[in-house]
Amino acid sequence: MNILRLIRGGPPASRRFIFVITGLSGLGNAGLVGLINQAAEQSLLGQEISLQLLIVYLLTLAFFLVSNRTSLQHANRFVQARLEATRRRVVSKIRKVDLRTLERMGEGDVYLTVAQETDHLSQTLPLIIGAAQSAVLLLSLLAYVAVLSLVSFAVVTAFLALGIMVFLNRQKALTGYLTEVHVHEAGLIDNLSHFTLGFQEIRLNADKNDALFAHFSERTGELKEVVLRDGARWVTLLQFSNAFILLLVGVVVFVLPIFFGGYTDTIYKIMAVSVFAVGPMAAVTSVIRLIGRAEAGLGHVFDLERRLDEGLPAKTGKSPRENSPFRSFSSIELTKATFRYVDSEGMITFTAGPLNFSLNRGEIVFMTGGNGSGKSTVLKMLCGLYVPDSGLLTCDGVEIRKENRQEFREIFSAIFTDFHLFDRPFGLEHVEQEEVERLIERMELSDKVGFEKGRFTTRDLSTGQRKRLAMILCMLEDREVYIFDEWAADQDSHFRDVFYREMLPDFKARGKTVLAVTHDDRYWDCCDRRVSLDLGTIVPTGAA
Ligand SMILES: Nc1ncnc2c1ncn2[C@@H]1O[C@H](COP(=O)(O)OP(=O)(O)OP(=O)(O)O)[C@@H](O)[C@H]1O
Repeated sequence: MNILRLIRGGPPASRRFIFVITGLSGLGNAGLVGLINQAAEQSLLGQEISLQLLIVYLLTLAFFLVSNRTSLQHANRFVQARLEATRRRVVSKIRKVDLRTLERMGEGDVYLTVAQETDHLSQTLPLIIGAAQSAVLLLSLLAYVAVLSLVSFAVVTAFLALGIMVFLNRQKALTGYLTEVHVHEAGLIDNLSHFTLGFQEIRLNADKNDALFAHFSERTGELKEVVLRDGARWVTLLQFSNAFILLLVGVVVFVLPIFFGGYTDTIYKIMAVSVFAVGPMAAVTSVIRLIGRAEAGLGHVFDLERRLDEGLPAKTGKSPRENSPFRSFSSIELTKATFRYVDSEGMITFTAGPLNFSLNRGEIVFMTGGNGSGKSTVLKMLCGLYVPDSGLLTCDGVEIRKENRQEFREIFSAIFTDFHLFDRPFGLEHVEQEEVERLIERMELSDKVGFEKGRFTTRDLSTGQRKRLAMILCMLEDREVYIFDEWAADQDSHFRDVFYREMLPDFKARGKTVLAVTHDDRYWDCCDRRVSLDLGTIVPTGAA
């Protein structure tokens, strides 16, 4: 069970404490029932109820309330800590996973699982804990029945075991149906993102807007149907559970007397127990659906984690940048390297390579080629973001493998076409204010952006300006190799000139290596070497 798997990971001392205190609270509850039975017996026999019994009853009640409260509070704290640790662990895996593994996972699935499922679990698990406590109370009542009469205990236990078996069997199947709901929900989130990310496009085109809405309506309708189907199955199970409670009371009232010849007060005591048990039993059955939902939710979290584990790199030292032996590299080489994109049906949709390419320290290399010729793919292969399917990536003759890949990546700073602009220079917390201000001025952004309290004052900029801000971050990182994927394409003619005629020579003077994808043939004289790609392979070019 996934819930048990979650709990097993916690500190054993906390688990033991919760186990003991919950058991004590159950005993307290059984003690209360025993005392009530004793008082009822004294009344029936016409005796006066002793003050001593009342005091013991009140003390037991106080004990029960305190232990019950402590148990619930600790269990809740324990579960929330386990969830927080799980969330942290999964996100930590996401940040380290191989790029292709993450690209293959749908964004909707990742968000739904990490954000929504764990949030849902943090709300439902406390309710389940309450029900688990009720289950412990029921166990203690069962123990009390055993003290009263072993035959009754055997009959009730056999009946309970039968009910639990049927219930668990059905519940397992229903948890599977919830996976179907999750898949539909993830699809809906992906669909929903088109409304926000593609807002400009749909506001310019009413037909597109309507068609997207129609598609969304279809998906949300499908989700409703799946949820309804699933809900109907849960109603059946809930009904079974409620009927089961009444059947159990029926067994106590109608079946147990068969085992007791003549009058005995034991049967009345057991009936009193069954009346006390109805509340906790209802508490347990009322969370049936939540248990199923939590099981399925945790199942998705653990499944996402398993898929992430498959794309996780080998562990690296504490600071791969500090420890990187590649910072003093002389050349990086791809030898007969290939990389294939494979779709969800296993079909190869594009192959880059086999190609041979080398990048030498201090060089400025331009990469050209038509759209879809594989330039970005080759860049990602060269900096270790994509792992070649065949052939080699080497740095000064050292093969880049799982063990050293992160240390190798640390020599690169890149601005890809689909770059993400962070709102602060993460990883550069100790950067000098003056240095950032100098770069903002150099990038001619002083009238738009400031740098205050360790973050840029705005990211609401034009595309070209956002790229300049990304360039500032790149320069602050001060790494050995810069990769620019059509960086200049969104710059005005003045700043394009600044990039090619001032910044690139400046990088070269500082010993940096630059690999830039460009279509600006006016500036081809600004590089040391030019390579051209076509259909994923390198084709001969003229001089730089
Ligand atoms: N994440 C991806 N998943 C699957 N296929 C991809 C992915 N990225 C690119 N491709 C495929 O790989 C091919 C090469 O894409 P790539 O982005 O490397 O080309 P490019 O030369 O950089 O193009 P452009 O000049 O348009 O940016 C494309 O035809 C595309 O179909």
